[in-house]
Amino acid sequence: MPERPEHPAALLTLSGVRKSFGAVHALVDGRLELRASEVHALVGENGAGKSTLVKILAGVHAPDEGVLSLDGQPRLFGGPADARAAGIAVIYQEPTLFPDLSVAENIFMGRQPLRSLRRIDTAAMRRRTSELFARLGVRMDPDRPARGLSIADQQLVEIAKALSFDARVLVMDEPTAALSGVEVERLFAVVRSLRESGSAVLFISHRFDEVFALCQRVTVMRDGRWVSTDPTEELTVGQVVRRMVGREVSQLYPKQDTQAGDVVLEVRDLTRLGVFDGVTFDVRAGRSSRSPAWSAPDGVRWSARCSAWTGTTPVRSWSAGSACPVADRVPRWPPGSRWFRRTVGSRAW
Ligand SMILES: Nc1ncnc2c1ncn2[C@@H]1O[C@H](COP(=O)(O)OP(=O)(O)OP(=O)(O)O)[C@@H](O)[C@H]1O
Repeated sequence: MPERPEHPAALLTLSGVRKSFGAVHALVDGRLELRASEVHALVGENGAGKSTLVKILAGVHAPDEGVLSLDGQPRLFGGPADARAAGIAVIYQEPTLFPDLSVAENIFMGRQPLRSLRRIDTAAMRRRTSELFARLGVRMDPDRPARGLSIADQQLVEIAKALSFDARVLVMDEPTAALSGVEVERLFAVVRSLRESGSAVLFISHRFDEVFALCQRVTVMRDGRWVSTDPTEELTVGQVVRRMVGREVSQLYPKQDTQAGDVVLEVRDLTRLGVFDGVTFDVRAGRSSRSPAWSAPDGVRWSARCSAWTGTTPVRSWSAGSACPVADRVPRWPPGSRWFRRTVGSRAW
């Protein structure tokens, strides 16, 4: 059996990619190199440009500048159908299947195998679906309706669909965000089998334990720019975080903030029965570029909706909560945003 080359040729490359939305420069220097048989992590803070890069791979956005190559050949996608035909599939965090169609019908939607008189060959569709699941090492009834499938199962249907059109590049955009521990393990097994079969998987995650457990290389992005690409085994979590944020983490969360202004919002022991309990925090004037310090007592459940504003226009919002730590979620502020609002939400996580 021939040995696998140490550095297989790139399956897909992006170089010098720029993409702006009006005055917002989402990608300034997007770069990526995906090799066959690798799981490649793409990490960066919120707003680093990861989703924009994914949308360029998926044919949703055309780059303003730069080149996307497949097998060394430059490609221009006119839309998602072109990217899919070229073998690039994107698996989103929460897939959107047709709930009233079966699993098999969802996979072959618009491409159903036909028999005589152009009638749909349901037996062939069912058989091919079972074969796809067998390749993934997954058990699922092709005839069951998509309605009621867990998010994890819906993702598996999407992955089977990607295989059905011979996708060689699978992009997974925070696929584990809504999965349980057992479901994450099952997804990892599927991803590893995709890698074994020669696919390239781009894995976007904020969870470093997953990145280090699953991925062979890591690309870091910051402020729309490529920062680095390295084998995971040559990196530590601290190095990745420093590259993502562009400074020492201790500078991000200083023990004493001498620049903070007066307290403009003070919340003490805010409680909504059955929803959250004992939420305490201050917001100080002049803290427009960083998350304010939080002090929720241990064990307290809380949730918050946060927004960044430019003038009177909300430009970005996100949720945080005790089940989803602020440090994990707070994005970099968009350029030009000067003010923020934070409200304690009324819904439990
Ligand atoms: N369609 C759009 N119109 C205007 N601005 C956009 C658009 N899409 C993205 N942006 C902006 O481009 C920048 C990069 O966003 P992008 O979503 O690519 O980052 P990201 O790294 O994927 O962040 P997240 O993890 O929060 O999704 C952000 O400032 C974002 O607000």
